[in-house]
Amino acid sequence: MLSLRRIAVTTRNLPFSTIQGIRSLTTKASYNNILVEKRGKVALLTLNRPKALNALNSELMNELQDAMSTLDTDSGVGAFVLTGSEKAFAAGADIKEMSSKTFVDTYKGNWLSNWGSISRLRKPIIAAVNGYALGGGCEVAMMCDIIYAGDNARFGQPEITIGTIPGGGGTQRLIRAIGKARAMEMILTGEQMTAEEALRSGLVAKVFPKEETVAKAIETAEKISSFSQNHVIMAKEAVNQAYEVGLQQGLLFELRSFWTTFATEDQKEGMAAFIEKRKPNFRDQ
Ligand SMILES: C=C(C)C(=O)SCCNC(=O)CCNC(=O)[C@H](O)C(C)(C)COP(=O)(O)OP(=O)(O)OC[C@H]1O[C@@H](n2cnc3c(N)ncnc32)[C@H](O)[C@@H]1OP(=O)(O)O
Repeated sequence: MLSLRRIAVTTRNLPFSTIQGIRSLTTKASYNNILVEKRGKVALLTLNRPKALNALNSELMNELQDAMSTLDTDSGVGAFVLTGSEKAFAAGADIKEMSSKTFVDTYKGNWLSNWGSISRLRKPIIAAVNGYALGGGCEVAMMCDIIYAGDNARFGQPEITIGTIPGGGGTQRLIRAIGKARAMEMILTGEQMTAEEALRSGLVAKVFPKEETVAKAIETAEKISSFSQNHVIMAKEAVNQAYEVGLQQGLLFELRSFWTTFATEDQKEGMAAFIEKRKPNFRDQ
């Protein structure tokens, strides 16, 4: 369990209004392996185990899930950005922690099954990936809604090279993202993919010089946060239906969600603002 102390936040180079936003987080838990900042309506989560290239041990993943679940229900947060360091987004699950586990340990402990909660966040989450996103690192990035990559990013599922197979969804999500042939090749060989190839194959949305990746992700998260929060969540849910269920079921889900927007004031406001040639004032109603 996490102790109730002050959350680790960075206030360097931030405007006063943002620092006030950050202060609102200071009653939450304190974390050893992640940094949590609130920049306006964007929650920036930084994996921070530099000595182990952000290897995802249990403590880190518990902290991440704790912070995310709190911020997901915070109406002041519109979107997340998840990042690591310039050298590594995350070099996978912690091999030192898992190397001595037995089948019974993993099966009985339902090992890694809790990771999927990242993909069940209601608010959109952008992975800003610089450096290595390997194994569980690649899987966590793929659990996010959008991936932005730095030009030094490397994606891969090297589990086969250390005597196991992907366990955090890599065999399922990589195929959906880039197609069976290349996904199968990467998973069976452990070969890494460059940022450029990841862009060409549709795994990432955009590639930036590595110094700009996080800022660009925050910019996009800010833009998303400026829209009606309810509609952003509905749109995300509908896109995920296409990703996770059959086309007809997904189309029906989308249509029903679309119709539902017409029960909201934000739909009236958004369309009125367009017609009146002014900026909409969304109130999440
Ligand atoms: C979900 C599942 C099952 C998984 O994710 S399984 C794990 C999949 N990931 C991997 O196999 C990648 C393992 N890491 C690597 O291959 C190499 O570290 C890289 C990423 C290529 C980088 O190589 P280098 O730049 O030479 O750095 P390297 O010296 O290896 O790593 C720096 C430190 O991080 C540690 N480290 C790196 N990846 C780690 C990992 N996944 N788990 C634990 N420690 C890790 C590494 O042991 C070293 O620690 P120490 O200095 O105490 O020896």
